[in-house]
Amino acid sequence: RGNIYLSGAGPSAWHEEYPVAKGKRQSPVDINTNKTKFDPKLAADPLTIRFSDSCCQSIVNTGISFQVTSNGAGCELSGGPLDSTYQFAQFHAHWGAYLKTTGSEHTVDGVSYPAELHLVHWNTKYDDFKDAVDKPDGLAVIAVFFKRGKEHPGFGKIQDLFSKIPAKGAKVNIDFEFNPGLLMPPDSENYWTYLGSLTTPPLYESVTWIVMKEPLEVSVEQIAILRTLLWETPNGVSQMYNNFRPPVPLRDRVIRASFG
Ligand SMILES: NS(=O)(=O)c1ccco1
Ligand SMILES: [Zn+2]
Repeated sequence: RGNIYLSGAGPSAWHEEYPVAKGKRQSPVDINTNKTKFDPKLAADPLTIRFSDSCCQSIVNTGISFQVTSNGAGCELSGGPLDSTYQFAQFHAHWGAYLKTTGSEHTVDGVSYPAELHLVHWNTKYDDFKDAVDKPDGLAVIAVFFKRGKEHPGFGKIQDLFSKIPAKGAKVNIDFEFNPGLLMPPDSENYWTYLGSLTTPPLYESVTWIVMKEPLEVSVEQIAILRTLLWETPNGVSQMYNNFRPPVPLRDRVIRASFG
């Protein structure tokens, strides 16, 4: 089977194999800032994001993105909307096409960013990621929008590895220290949070989303370098881009804001 974005009608056809695609708590969504609700409880118990220099082991081409994997040592998330401690598992991203303004999965007042980073964590009340991945409180994902601006040398160190993972399944060790905290925006106090899902099949409704309000600046060249990763398409191997699911209906949910 080719890749999930280009085979058949793409995301709009996922419901045929994964009926939950039309579920009540799917992701991503548009964040209508006129309808978000400030929740003082979120600031009362601040989100605690802990990353370490030794938590990233390897990088793999998953066929739909790059993925930096972690054994989670010293990298944990708690507080804010979370009632438990979540352990870091991996980060990856979603992005658009050359000269396009789309690329992110979440949008803000209908506006897309060129790319969106996801830092995936699993609830340590479960045995491991696989046990947590399909539970309603199983995962917590921090989403960071990428915005074109000044170069981000830290992310550049990860992008330097892309040439070593040219095809689906290719994996290399990361033999330098990389602290994922480098990828958090300068201000990570202000975020939106809501209950949603994985944005790729199997689309499990298991994610507490924490979407940072402030984007992270990377250079226009770094956005282009994302597309140097390769994936399989119905017409053969080509550059990887438009690996994002567009927003789906919010249904009966309110997006809470940690800020007034
Ligand atoms: N894109 S995402 O962060 O919702 C995800 C994590 C695992 C599978 O899909
Ligand atoms: Zn993702």
